[in-house]
Amino acid sequence: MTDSTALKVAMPKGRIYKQASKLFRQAGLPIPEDFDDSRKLIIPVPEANMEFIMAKPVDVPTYVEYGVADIGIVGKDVLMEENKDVYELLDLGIAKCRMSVIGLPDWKPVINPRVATKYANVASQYFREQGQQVEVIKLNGSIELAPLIGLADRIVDMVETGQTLKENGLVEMETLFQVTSRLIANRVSYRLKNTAIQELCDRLSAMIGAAV
Ligand SMILES: Nc1ncnc2c1ncn2[C@@H]1O[C@H](COP(=O)(O)OP(=O)(O)OP(=O)(O)O)[C@@H](O)[C@H]1O
Ligand SMILES: O=P(O)(O)OC[C@H]1O[C@H](OP(=O)(O)OP(=O)(O)O)[C@H](O)[C@@H]1O
Repeated sequence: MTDSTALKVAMPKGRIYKQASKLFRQAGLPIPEDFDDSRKLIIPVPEANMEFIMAKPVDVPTYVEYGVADIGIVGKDVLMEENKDVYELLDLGIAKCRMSVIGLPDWKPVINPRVATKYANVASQYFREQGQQVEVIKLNGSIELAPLIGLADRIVDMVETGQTLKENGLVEMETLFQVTSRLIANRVSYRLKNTAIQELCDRLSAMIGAAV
């Protein structure tokens, strides 16, 4: 049974988790390494008076908005796309990448082009602001396939090293924004568990020197 004062933390499974747990350890929070490759979904961390809820990254803001997690860690890309009612507390500076418009090098403008992406809201807003009418096609992964097989003229997706683009003969055309992971909080938890959340923010920002 977890202590009811324990902070419930929605942790993204996958690429962010290792970087996030490393940052927590650097900030002096004793997160056991045994869980790094675990399939357990609820991980008590009594040493830090926390409980980790291991979530699919895109679902983290939902758990936090509904208050089943007090705080969470999520990429800015997901925050922009999901637009949930949560507080964004801190830029953790991890999982750095960027959101870009990508296409084939011989891309030519067409009327009402098709744009494939996981980030339908972000892409729609971007092209609307650019005054360009596009048809957005929502995909869930391997987005780079879309221009290669003629599903879309361009894509909006994440670029980190550029390796995926290079290996598939694609080029980055415009960058929408830089992405890092953020610490977010439920609005009620932020008031009720303010001391614990603030202490965590202070410890983390001392490590990253980047309080927002
Ligand atoms: N190539 C990348 N390099 C660094 N960070 C990335 C990269 N791609 C995505 N990210 C960041 O990591 C977050 C999580 O990505 P990850 O691939 O683990 O989740 P996902 O795309 O939802 O995968 P899955 O569908 O397997 O759950 C993204 O929301 C983004 O902030
Ligand atoms: O610039 P790079 O270092 O090559 O990284 C970029 C790739 O990483 C992400 O894909 P991910 O591995 O999450 O796969 P998926 O989106 O196809 O599931 C992103 O969607 C790009 O495809």
